[in-house]
Amino acid sequence: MGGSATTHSAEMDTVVSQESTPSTAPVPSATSGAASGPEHVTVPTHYDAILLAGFGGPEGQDDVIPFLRNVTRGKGIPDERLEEVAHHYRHFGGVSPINDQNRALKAALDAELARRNIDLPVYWGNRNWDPYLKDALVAAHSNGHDTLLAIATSAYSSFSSCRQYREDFASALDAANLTDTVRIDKVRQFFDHRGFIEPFIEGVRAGLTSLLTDIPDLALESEVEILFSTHSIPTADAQLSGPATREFGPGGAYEDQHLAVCRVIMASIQAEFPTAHPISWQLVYQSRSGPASQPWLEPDINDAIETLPAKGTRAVLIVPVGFVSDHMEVMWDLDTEAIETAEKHGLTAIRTQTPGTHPAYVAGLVDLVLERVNGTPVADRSSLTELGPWYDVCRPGCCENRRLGFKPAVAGVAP
Ligand SMILES: CC1=C(CCC(=O)O)c2cc3nc(cc4[nH]c(cc5[nH]c(cc1n2)c(C)c5CCC(=O)O)c(CCC(=O)O)c4C)C(CCC(=O)O)=C3C
Ligand SMILES: [Fe+2]
Repeated sequence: MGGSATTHSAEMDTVVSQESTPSTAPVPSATSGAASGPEHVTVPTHYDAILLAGFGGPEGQDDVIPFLRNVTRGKGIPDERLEEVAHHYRHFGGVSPINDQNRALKAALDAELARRNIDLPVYWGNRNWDPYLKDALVAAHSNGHDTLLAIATSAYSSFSSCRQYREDFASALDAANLTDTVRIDKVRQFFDHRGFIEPFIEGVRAGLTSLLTDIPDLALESEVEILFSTHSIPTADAQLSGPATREFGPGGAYEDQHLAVCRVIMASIQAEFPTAHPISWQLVYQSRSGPASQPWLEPDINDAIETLPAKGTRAVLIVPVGFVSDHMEVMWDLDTEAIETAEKHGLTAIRTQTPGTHPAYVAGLVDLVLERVNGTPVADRSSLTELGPWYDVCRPGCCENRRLGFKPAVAGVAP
């Protein structure tokens, strides 16, 4: 794999000092780059607890519509789309697996923190369903935990995957009347952290091995297509993803980060599966929801699959590179719809694993916490692409959304 070598701090026995610098103190020696504040915080910071921030999902048929209203309030999603998505949830008894996945992630984090002697409780709260962020903040505060480091279950930069969490932190603080009492910082976007990428490499390795076992005469270099799939977002959001001060391609930081991760995965896989010509892969999008008139990132995974038989593809490996766990978007849009599209076109299709509670991912999230607790120098942070390590403190204009307008957000530099 390319990128900078870093020490595996998962192996280090780090004890969090409760006497380290108060987080409200000025940050003197952080790396700068903007007059408006540090990009990376490289001085130790004291935290009382971790805030695990999830998306949230319904846990019964009665929850489905209120949940969808929470998610889409003010966002102009057409009613037909809501009915369609309600049907996905109804098909699974009105239950999204996402809350159980976050319960499992919290348990795994608790165990990994204990194993490494890190005395930080984890409070779990969701943006869109019970337990809500506000409940987690009230619980933390009532236990005397007022300085929180948030981990959002989202790896890349965009309004939906970064800024919306930061805005929802601000509004949850406001709703709990804790704006002036509780401070929330947030770990950086971790798309290129080793702990996030390793489970995908492992999944692609296992997927290719399984395809080669099932179809013994399969030619890897000409008959397999690897489809890296992520959530589509409006192109207008994509263009505003990442900081306003940095240049990205037409799909903004969001698309560039995904492409960089795909390249890291493919470099590692090609080294293990030598072929005369590179194995074919592309980044595709799923789960589009806005009105047809609004442009969203393309191609849609199903459209991409339809073009494959014409170029001789026999097998498809679907890699859910945009997602951290097997939630509804993975279960429905990939495991149900995309696999069906592939089979309809005579293709063999496999979907590879998400990070979930993979030990490398869980250890990686704890590494991200320690970066902030210890103020780890930038050169020692895991970053497998040239784009990172991403900012600790979101830059001005980061992941704005001009459709939805300006809302206050924490864990970034104003505006
Ligand atoms: C980038 C991104 C991620 C990945 C980052 C992250 O993980 O945070 C993500 C995750 C998720 N999205 C989820 C569910 C939904 N997303 C919706 C709507 C939207 N998503 C968007 C983007 C993203 N979404 C966007 C631009 C919209 C349009 C409305 C808006 O601008 O907000 C809608 C409304 C109906 C629909 O239109 O589909 C639902 C129900 C669930 C829970 C699944 C479960 O229950 O298991 C998860 C993890
Ligand atoms: Fe979504």
